[in-house]
Amino acid sequence: MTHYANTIDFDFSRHSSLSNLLISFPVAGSCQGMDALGIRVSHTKLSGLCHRRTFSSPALVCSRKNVFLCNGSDRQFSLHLNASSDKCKANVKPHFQLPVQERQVFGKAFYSAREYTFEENFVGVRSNTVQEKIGVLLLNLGGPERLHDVQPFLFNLFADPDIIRLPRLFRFLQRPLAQLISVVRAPKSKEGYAAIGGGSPLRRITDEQAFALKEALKEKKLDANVYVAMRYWHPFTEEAIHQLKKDNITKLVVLPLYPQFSISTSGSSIRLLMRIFREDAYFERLPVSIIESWYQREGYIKSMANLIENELSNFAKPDEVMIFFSAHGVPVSYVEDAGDPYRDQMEDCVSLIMDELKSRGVGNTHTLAYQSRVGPVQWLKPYTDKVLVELGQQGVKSLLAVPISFVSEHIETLEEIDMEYKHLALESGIENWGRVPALGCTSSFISDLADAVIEALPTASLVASAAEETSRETDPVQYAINLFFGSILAFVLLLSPRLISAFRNFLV
Ligand SMILES: C=CC1=C(C)c2cc3[nH]c(cc4nc(cc5[nH]c(cc1n2)c(C)c5CCC(=O)O)C(CCC(=O)O)=C4C)c(C)c3C=C
Ligand SMILES: [Fe+2]
Repeated sequence: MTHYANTIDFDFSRHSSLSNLLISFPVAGSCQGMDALGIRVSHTKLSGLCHRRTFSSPALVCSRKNVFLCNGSDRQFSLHLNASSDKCKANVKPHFQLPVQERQVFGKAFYSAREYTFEENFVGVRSNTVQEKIGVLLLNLGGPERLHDVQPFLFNLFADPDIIRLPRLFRFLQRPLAQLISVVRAPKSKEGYAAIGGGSPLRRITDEQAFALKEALKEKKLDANVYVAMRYWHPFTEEAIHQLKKDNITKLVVLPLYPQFSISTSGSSIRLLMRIFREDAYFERLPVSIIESWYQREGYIKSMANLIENELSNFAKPDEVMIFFSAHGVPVSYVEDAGDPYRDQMEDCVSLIMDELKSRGVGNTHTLAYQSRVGPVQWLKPYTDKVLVELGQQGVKSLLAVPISFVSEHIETLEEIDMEYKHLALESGIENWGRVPALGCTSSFISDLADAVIEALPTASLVASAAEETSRETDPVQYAINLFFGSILAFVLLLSPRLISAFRNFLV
């Protein structure tokens, strides 16, 4: 028989916003289910008004969670608990307990409890969760759903300081510049979206992935809510955050839907999240686990290899097909100046997939190039369009394009690869063209994402207060140079119509 006793003093007065308090006794250890538990609470002693109102009930016995509800203004009490168990083995511990915010009615179910982390209020006992409510937050870019959305979507994108990285002193120009660039770029982007049916399929596909992930988690015995947070279009990150807060999520796993990390993608979304978290006490207390990249996971690598093998089999001579990985580019300065691990991760990812294919006896040649560059700066090389022309000239006849930086179809697979690059390749002498579909809801892939979530849960910790905004501006000379040239650039771009049209030619 295990016997334990605890006296817990609790001072609620410092948190006047909490109107109700729920206390319960979750049991850790090897006990499964209520009936098997056999815990008896043999004695309780409570002081304070709480006692009189809600703790007088004798129903403190034999339940996995002994629950008390303290209403109204009672904010101080102490609880003495004496419990014994004859069914459970050793480490059965009564953990203290959690409050419920703004809960008026205490129903049969109390699933949406919050983990309480005001540990300073407890004397000698750690707070813990009675029943956790797990949330998974999927991060993605978002895309315009109608042509009408294209310019405001582009504005949101270019207004992101992780997409156009201005020196700090020039941040005030970020939004005017974003306005200018979005208006200038919109006609070309609209053409692309019009060619794929008038909008981006990203939201629909991401919603489907969220649903599939929830189901996969359920199959693995984890009940979780899955939320979608888009960076530049609906449902915006703020909307998702609002919802998960409303749902009283007690532990969160953040999962970007980009296999490889880039400052401009996962980095930008995570930075925005951290900003939101810092400003909200709820998130300061929410344990969070962030999966920054997952391209190296076996399940993902194998799923990609399956897709490639499958597509190769559609060619008349599969052995002779060159596997052409095409990744979304980033400006070179991201990698070389800002330390973006994107290129390294991309190269690593490609070699892991090729190793997997080799282990299956698939020994095709392969290459990696970068697509979708925007604006007048240098992007990661080699460029997809240039390489396609060169391969055609070198006599490559069969080519399988593999989009490698996304897991759903979108404008850059459906329009850029399937239309522009295919046309260019065929024009350049490539005769047989194929393209690997994006992973979408492929079950082995979704199952692996579910595993990634489950593996990440134990490392969830408080992240909001740890995240400090860091300044990019460390070198004063570089800063002065940026300031000087930035001022000139901003001046001429914003004031000269002729230069705007020259700028337009760079962008389109
Ligand atoms: C790993 C993926 C991506 C990286 C890295 C990335 C960087 C990046 N993108 C732009 C500018 C644009 N991106 C646009 C669309 C777009 N970008 C990605 C992914 C990455 N971007 C996706 C999945 C999409 C498609 C969304 C959809 O609507 O389906 C666009 C808009 C389309 C267009 O006009 O071409 C722009 C512009 C920059 C500048 C950048 C790195 C700094
Ligand atoms: Fe992009």
